[in-house]
Amino acid sequence: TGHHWGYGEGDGPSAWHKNYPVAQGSRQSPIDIIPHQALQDRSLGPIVLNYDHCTSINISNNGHSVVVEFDDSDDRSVIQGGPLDNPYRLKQFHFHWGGKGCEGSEHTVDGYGYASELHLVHWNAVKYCSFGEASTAPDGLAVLGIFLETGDDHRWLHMITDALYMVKFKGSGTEFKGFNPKCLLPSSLHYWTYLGSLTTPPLHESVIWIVLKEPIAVSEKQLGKFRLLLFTGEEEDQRTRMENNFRPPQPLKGRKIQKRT
Ligand SMILES: Cc1cc(=S)c(O)co1
Ligand SMILES: [Zn+2]
Repeated sequence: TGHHWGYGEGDGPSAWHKNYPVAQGSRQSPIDIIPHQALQDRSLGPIVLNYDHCTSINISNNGHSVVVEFDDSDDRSVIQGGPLDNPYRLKQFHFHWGGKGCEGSEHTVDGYGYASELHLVHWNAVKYCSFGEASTAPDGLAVLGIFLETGDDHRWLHMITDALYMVKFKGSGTEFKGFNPKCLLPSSLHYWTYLGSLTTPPLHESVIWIVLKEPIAVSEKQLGKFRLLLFTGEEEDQRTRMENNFRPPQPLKGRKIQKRT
């Protein structure tokens, strides 16, 4: 069932193209964002997040990251505006992070990597009937990327890090209700936007990326709790710490990045 992939020596990002040839496509993510080269587009409005009635359901370890899923049966939590022609429904959010103290984000800025990156994944329910269908369409998904840098404790992130011990192993999950990711946003919604892809297999070129300029601060202690997660399942002998689950920047291949400062 499906092709095994990971972030290790033999199954990591440099090997993904063997089972997922689109890995060498023309709109792959992440990318290195060079702010000076981003184009100011006057027609680009602000992004608007309506998360007030969002319904989180569960938190789980899928062997690649820790994921919080939402009820996406209606338009209760959507992102709109900015480069988006329609409202996109919040489906899930997850993180990518590094090892002790080193890089960990997927997008970089002027070559600079942050400690981690939060991805809020949304899908275009106006044009498509399911997340699955949207995930293969060129305008099917909108992912909001938020950088995490080490600094003070994040006042709300503990709600997630306190639950991580319950999802240590691949395939584990638990109920996770009442969490509103609005508390993870930085103060500014200034962003860069470009057309890209999922950053994990199947690497579909279906994502309108919206990357916020302003990082949020989390403590080393909070980040360290993500590294207690395992890539491996409870039944496996091998216990591999979940860290460095990020894909490096991919070629721009002529794409232009737009900005709204
Ligand atoms: C749908 C999805 C999106 C991203 S960015 C990811 O890492 C995994 O799955
Ligand atoms: Zn991601």
